[in-house]
Amino acid sequence: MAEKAHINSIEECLEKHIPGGELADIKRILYGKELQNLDLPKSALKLALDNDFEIRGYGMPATPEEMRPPRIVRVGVIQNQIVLPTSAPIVSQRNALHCRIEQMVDAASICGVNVICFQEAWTMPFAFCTREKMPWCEFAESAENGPTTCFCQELAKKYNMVIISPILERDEMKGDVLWNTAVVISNTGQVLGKTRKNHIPRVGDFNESTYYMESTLGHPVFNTQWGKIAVNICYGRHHPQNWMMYGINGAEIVFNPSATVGALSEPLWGIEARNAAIANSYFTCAINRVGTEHFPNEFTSGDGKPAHKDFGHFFGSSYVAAPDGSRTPGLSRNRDGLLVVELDLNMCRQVRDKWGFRMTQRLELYAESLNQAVQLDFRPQVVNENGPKQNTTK
Ligand SMILES: NC(=O)NCCC(=O)O
Repeated sequence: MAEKAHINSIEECLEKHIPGGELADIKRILYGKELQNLDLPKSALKLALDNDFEIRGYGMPATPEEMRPPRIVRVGVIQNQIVLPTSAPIVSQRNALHCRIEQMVDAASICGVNVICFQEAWTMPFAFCTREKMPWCEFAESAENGPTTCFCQELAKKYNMVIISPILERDEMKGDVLWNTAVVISNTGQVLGKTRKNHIPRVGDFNESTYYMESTLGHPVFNTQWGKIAVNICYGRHHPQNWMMYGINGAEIVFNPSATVGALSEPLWGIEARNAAIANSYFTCAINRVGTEHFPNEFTSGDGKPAHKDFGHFFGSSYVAAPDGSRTPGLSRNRDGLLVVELDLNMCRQVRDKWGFRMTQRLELYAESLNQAVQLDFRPQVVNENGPKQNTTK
């Protein structure tokens, strides 16, 4: 749906329209405690200006402790538009994206970023709306030694940075099956491992189940030099138990590389990853693609409306949320951007001690209830007015 106003970001609107006296309170209520701006190096700001991307930095400190030193990590998240038209040759499209990301990772490195994550399926247009297999499946590549992984390994070594690279994976060793995968590359340049999308959308133009299957890899957490990290890919953010399992496996930062459009999910965007940070006492990094992508052939959305050639607007708005509920402002809804956030991982345990969510989680209660819910003879536990308790499906 076309927008009436071309809003660049909610924060910009608030700053413009809320009077100074009330703005601080409004921001506190909407965003939690006020975050410090990070002083980013001038050379990084210049790189961003020269190459037309937004760059922002914030600090999320923890309370100093007597027994533990701070565990400071700088995370970077990148949102970007595709570079070439979707009709350009596959290799040219992919190479152009590699070059674009290299510029932005270069800026991230100047800002001292330790762990960086790109958007979902970052090497390609989000072509799953088309339902066409060709040429889009040709973007798929090996997670272990495909051109994108090799490219990221070089960057990781050069910049001493952990890189999370979400790609369309072709598992060449297992029947050429496709997956929606995030490859985790250590700062040594080694592939630390991979994780795959657990929940696949069947909503709107997100026809992804036509292309790949649900992950069978569970909820791996990767132990890096800068903390335990996990990746909950896009639509998985609608499933609280998906977030929860990464927490149970010990994640301290969970990245959520996404590709989603305004008409469908923008009202949910600011809530889900932030709520996950609160509920699981870890940091979350929500990353969304940006821009409008046009495809060569028309497709319909199965809603009786005319055929069209674009997916709608990917609204960017990437942000980071902390376990104490505070969050950064979002990046632009319209522009490429790099968000740099300095976290102190000590905050995870501090919030667990304060709120006790892990202590009060009652996993055994839910394990038992869920075990019942998956039985074939399960009946929902409903109490009716005319009986003490009846198990009924109505
Ligand atoms: N890429 C993807 O899973 N998008 C689904 C739509 C959404 O979750 O907002």
